[in-house]
Amino acid sequence: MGNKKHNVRESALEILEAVEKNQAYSNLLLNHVIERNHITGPDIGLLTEITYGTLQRKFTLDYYLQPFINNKIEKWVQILLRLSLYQMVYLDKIPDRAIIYEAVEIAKKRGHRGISGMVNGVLRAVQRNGVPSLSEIKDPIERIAIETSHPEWMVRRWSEQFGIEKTKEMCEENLNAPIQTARVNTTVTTREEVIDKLEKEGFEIMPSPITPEGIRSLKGNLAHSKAFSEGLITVQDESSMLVANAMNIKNDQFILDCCAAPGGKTTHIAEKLNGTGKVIALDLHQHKIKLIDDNAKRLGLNNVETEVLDSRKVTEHFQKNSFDRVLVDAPCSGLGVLRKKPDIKYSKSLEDITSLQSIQQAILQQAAQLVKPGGLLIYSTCTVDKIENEGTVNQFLLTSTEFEAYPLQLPEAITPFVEENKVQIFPQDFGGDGFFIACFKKGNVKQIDIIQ
Ligand SMILES: C[S@@+](CC[C@H](N)C(=O)[O-])C[C@H]1O[C@@H](n2cnc3c(N)ncnc32)[C@H](O)[C@@H]1O
Repeated sequence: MGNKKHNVRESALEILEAVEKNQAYSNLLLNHVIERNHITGPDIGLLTEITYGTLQRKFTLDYYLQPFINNKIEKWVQILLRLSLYQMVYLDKIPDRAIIYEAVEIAKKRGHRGISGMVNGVLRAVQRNGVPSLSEIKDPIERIAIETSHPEWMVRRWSEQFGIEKTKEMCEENLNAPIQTARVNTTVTTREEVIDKLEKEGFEIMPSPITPEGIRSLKGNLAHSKAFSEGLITVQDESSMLVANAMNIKNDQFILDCCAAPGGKTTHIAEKLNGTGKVIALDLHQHKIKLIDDNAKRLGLNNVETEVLDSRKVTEHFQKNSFDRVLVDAPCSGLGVLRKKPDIKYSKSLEDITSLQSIQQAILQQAAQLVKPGGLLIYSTCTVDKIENEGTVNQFLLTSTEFEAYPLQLPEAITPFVEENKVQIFPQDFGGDGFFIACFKKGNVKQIDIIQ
């Protein structure tokens, strides 16, 4: 076996070990390791596949391995077995003998003879006997949890909130690699021009069937395109693009984005303002604010202003009743983005959801005071959870009597999913992230109607 391939498996092991110890997010680590270990060409794809695949299927792989492991084993050995088994079960281009050989070589390098012998023995036994059947698991919740590798509490909670069928579909969809999508910067170009340009660069592109400014990349990473570096596009999920669409933005408006970094929605809002008006973008830390500034600069947007600020204190810094639109894209549990960030499946707990809810409430209460009478307040999250989403906005409406539900205005493709002023998007709906968007209007519609 060539050293290069070794490097791929060793790199996967290194990333998965660090993720397991909660040292870093898999996506950031992956980029870092690719650069440091000089991984190039098709090996980048292989490393990405093995790392994400193993992480995505962790519980299933452990279930498969369990009958073959008798003694307690070190964490790195367990991860090595998982990533080897992942290749044996889910990747059909690599022969089992090559996978086993490489696992044994890594085990020899890192452990003693006993460990490499054990790795060899376990993988050969799996090869001989096959993996245990999932149909042994009788409890339906436990079965989904193991089959799709989600924590049982999460599957149970979703089943109670949305029903078991929808939950199963969502858990299955969470295992699929998402299609990369991007938003066209309509202040400088059109979707047709960008598609043409990208196709000349060698990308395979189709227009998004969901948003008018969206494109889908069927081949090629758009972040590495000329169109990206020239500020013609922003890599953004289609569900995320819906938020600025829901804001019903008109030229010259004054808009506040309370939780803005890295600026995906801020820059979309600025684009929708067509270079007029202003969007003020807030976030907690300077290094995050810099990401918004960099994005606005790359896109040539001059109507973005950024400030480091805790949005739970916005009324101390801005005049009440002064913004046409206020967006709260709240910090959330992120359960809608498990395809892109599988680490979240294993790191989030029920307690996290509860504590996030009080932050969401606090930001929403403060932000609401800055909306002009007749203006709109938009609340969004990239999570799928009834209590965190509907619970938060219902609670808000109960205590904020000057607000009323305002019908969501979204592209036609989304209307089947909308319930009056809110929408819960599931990853299986059209392949976008799981997202929640709700819209409220301040003041009485009949008395102060400054929205056309
Ligand atoms: C869901 S992300 C925002 C994504 C962003 N809107 C976009 O589209 O690119 C939530 C952001 O809220 C920020 N945040 C969390 N608590 C905050 C607070 N109290 N005040 C301001 N920002 C906060 C986080 O730093 C994080 O960047």
